[in-house]
Amino acid sequence: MAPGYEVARPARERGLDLGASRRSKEYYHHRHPSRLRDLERCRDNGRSKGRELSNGYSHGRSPHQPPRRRPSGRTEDRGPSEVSSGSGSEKSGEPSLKDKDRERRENGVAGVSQEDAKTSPSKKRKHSPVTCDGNDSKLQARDAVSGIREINPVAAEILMYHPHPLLDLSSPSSIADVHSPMNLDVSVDSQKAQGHEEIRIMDEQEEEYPTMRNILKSRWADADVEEEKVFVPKKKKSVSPVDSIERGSIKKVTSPELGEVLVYNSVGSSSRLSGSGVVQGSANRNLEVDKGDSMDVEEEAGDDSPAGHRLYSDSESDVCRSRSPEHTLSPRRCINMLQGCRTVDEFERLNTINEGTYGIVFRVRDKRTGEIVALKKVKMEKEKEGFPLTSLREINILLSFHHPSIVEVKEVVVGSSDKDIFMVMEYMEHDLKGVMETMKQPYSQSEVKCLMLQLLEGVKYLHDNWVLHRDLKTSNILMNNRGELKICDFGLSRQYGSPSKPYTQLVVTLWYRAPELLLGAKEYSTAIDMWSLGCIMAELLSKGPLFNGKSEIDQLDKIFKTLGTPNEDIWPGYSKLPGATIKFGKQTFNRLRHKFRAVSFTGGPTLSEAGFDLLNRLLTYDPEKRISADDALNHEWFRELPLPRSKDFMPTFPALNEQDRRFKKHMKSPDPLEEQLMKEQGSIADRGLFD
Ligand SMILES: Nc1ncnc2c1ncn2[C@@H]1O[C@H](COP(=O)(O)OP(=O)(O)OP(=O)(O)O)[C@@H](O)[C@H]1O
Repeated sequence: MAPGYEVARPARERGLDLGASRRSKEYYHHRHPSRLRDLERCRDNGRSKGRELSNGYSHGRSPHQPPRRRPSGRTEDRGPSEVSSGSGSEKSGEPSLKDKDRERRENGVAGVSQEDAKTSPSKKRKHSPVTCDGNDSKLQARDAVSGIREINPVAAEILMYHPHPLLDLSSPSSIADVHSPMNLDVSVDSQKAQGHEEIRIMDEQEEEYPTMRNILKSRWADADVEEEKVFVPKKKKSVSPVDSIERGSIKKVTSPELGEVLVYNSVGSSSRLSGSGVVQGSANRNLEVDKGDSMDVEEEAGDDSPAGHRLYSDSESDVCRSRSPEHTLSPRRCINMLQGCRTVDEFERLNTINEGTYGIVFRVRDKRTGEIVALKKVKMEKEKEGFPLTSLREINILLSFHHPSIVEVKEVVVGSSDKDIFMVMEYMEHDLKGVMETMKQPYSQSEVKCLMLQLLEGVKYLHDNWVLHRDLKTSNILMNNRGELKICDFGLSRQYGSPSKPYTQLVVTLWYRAPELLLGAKEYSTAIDMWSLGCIMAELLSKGPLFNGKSEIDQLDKIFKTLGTPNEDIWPGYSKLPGATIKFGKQTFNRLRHKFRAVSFTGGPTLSEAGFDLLNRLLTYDPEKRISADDALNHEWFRELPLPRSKDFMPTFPALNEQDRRFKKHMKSPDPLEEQLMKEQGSIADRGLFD
């Protein structure tokens, strides 16, 4: 955490985070009593035996451990040092002392002192358990013909602030009267709200979830049953913003959760508001929205919003690290959503950049301002039933986020037909995948540090705001020639929260997919993004993918061959995962150090002890023990020599995105999901200006 962060961060949010973690743990206790017991046992073992199996990686604290800033981190959950192995054989019989010594030597991790081995009595989960709300809590809209029908809340969110023909919700020519985070009076024009009814949302397996309520629950919900009764409605009325709109009435919302939802819909992000102090800090202030007016939340933020004055400050320091309170605080951004969308005709097409599964990206010039921007057209080919949910999510999340390591969506524009929706994004010259294909030498350690810091900052920001990216990979990391890195492609991302329905496992491109996903875990957490970051860090250092499996089994095989076969000792709960029944060859040792030597005479990638420690922590099998973004940012590696390179001195490359990169042969991860989607959508040749 950056110095001063605690001070700048709204007290309410801080309290919430703590509460959320506590509740997370309670929830976890409730749902997984045995697993938690196992975990405690494992930790005890680690302490008593003085070592722990890996790549439940060896977690000696010593020189590489971030300083303990609070008595909670995952780091303290770890047992004392040791290195990989994680051999299945170790479960049945302890390896010999010779083996242990060899392991230590091979992994370059020394044992830890007794003092290091001590763990704090108070432990906090680092990665919230993830599931989505299985309650029947979809938002509803009243269909003129068939009566009430369900509408996805994600759609509701975006719809409410994008008054263009397709998403015609019309501007809420209304007044949202914010009295307090606990009480919101909202009045909305009911007739205009009927635009909702025309929207149909493509749903997917996991998507019958109330996004907002997930957040609400995870942030606000208490174990208190009474509160549940009051605030989590069985009959969807009173809490749904859509419902509120339908009635066209002033609705008094008594829940902080609902307050958050309503404001969320107005300006874009609940997390933004909840963290910004806009709502909580502006009790009894009116948030007036007149037709045609910009809904400028900044003005409403008032003095008591610590983030309020820094909405657009991206000031860069000389050093690569860009941490500052305004970046870690919840994001806030003013977007004039009530003036209608511009059309794509206001942009001059320069070239097609690339085509992904969900969109095709163009480099364009804004005719009005002359600015070069990227235009991502949402693919609608297969979306006969409505606007694709992946795109709604992406637009929604990106519009509400503002962070130097997250690509900025400036606005949404429409094409000639109702169906065509484009995201206008800041333009970046390359993506990391393309850059690495161009480079002759891999990045140096100091350059990797610069990139990893930026990446970790972005991921920390996402996780702090309850978003999982779920598809971190080199092609989703954009770069420019100012040394800046930005995460893009939020098509698979989602908000996470508290109990109960499992998420889809088909997330994250194969090479970057965490072992728990590959093994079929139905619940997962922010730790899946951290695994991807481990794979990316290794790739940055070696200029090649770390685990380039051809299928899920092959991917697991490659991981196990390098990090050792996991077992119940190093990863409690492993044996219960569906994929654990598959027989893999036994690999006793963690061989990662063979790929990243402390000193290399053959030109292979080198990595210091501290760097290797961080890499192992990112690639720890047990998601519970895997390092969090916050702790990774404080890792010793970033403080030791060579220091992270300044962004200004990062290497530059010819702008790859000035070319059409669609048909370039890339090393491509053979992700079954991706391939299947590509096949379904077919290849797209140029058809029109922005087709
Ligand atoms: N803002 C931007 N500036 C420049 N190039 C971009 C930008 N956004 C995306 N791109 C390029 O377009 C490619 C595809 O974009 P993106 O990943 O957002 O699409 P997608 O359809 O969601 O992809 P995927 O198939 O990975 O899910 C990126 O790899 C990058 O090369």
